[in-house]
Amino acid sequence: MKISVIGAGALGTFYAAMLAASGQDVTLVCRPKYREALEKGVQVDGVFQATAKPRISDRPVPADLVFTAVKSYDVEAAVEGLSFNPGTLVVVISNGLGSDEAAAAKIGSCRVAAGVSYSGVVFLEPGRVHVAGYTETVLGSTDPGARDRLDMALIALEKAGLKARIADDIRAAQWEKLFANVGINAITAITGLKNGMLLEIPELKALVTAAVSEAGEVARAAGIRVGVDPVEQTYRVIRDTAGNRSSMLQDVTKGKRTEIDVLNSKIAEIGRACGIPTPVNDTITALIRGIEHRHQ
Ligand SMILES: NC(=O)C1=CN([C@@H]2O[C@H](COP(=O)(O)OP(=O)(O)OC[C@H]3O[C@@H](n4cnc5c(N)ncnc54)[C@H](OP(=O)(O)O)[C@@H]3O)[C@@H](O)[C@H]2O)C=CC1
Ligand SMILES: CC(C)(CO)C(=O)C(=O)O
Repeated sequence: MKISVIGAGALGTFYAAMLAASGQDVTLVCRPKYREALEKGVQVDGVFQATAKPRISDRPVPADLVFTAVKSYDVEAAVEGLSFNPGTLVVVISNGLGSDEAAAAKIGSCRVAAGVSYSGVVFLEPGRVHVAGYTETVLGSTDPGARDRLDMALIALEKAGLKARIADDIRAAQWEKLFANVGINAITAITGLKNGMLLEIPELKALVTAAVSEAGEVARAAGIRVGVDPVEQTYRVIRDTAGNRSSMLQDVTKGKRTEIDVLNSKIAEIGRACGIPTPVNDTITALIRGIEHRHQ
């Protein structure tokens, strides 16, 4: 089976290295600027250690199983120009809501699954990443056609030594991770603090709790049946990733665009549609917009 991983940033390098190190046929699709460095091989350290030499390409390649590991705002462009076998499955691994739907609108929902990654991976340099934590990858699709092929992705990840499971309700699974991202990402990006400090400073703990409680109310109003308490789930992820610099903190540090649109801003947007006020998420969104503006 041919596997391609699109995006040689933190998460893509991690998955490609693990899959390739387990002997699977993997192509890592990168930006042209990274190609030369990646051709020397990729390396993972931290809670996993792996070195591997996946094939490297600076354009999409035909594959049976594709993982996209790009920011939510890059997903549509990443799936454009993919060529498919009849059975190709594209697993969109992104935080937040809407990325797999954006991909499905471009290439058809029967080809698309979503991946929810409980990991904390830091990009060190092209081809080298540090894994601060990994719990599992949750896979799922709303389209029965794609659901039939999820086993292919599950088996590939398990062969790579990565815990994974298929969720019956992928939307609920995405919301369960979203709660943690709504509580952690923007507030660490604004304060510059590692995740764990959010439980150490009482005022920040209260802010996290307020933002996530709003998200919980919005989920209820939107008819999402989550299997966790939103606030407890967020505290658990904070404890599990205490030493992490969140992906949004990494983005603002590099002056990059953030994923606020699919996180706190998305909660506010769905809240408006359901008639649930979200003043805390509105304020957090405004502050991140200001930080993004600073870098423009
Ligand atoms: N890092 C983490 O620990 C976790 C991340 N996630 C989620 O996973 C997704 C990816 O995150 P992360 O790996 O951190 O992001 P990064 O920014 O580190 O990596 C994304 C990479 O993809 C590249 N890219 C974008 N479009 C294409 C394309 N069409 N072809 C080839 N390369 C492309 C980017 O290049 P360029 O920078 O030049 O645009 C960048 O190198 C995000 O949605 C994130 O929220 C989820 C859980 C944990
Ligand atoms: C779980 C968490 C918050 C880990 O830092 C993450 O997903 C991120 O940083 O985007």
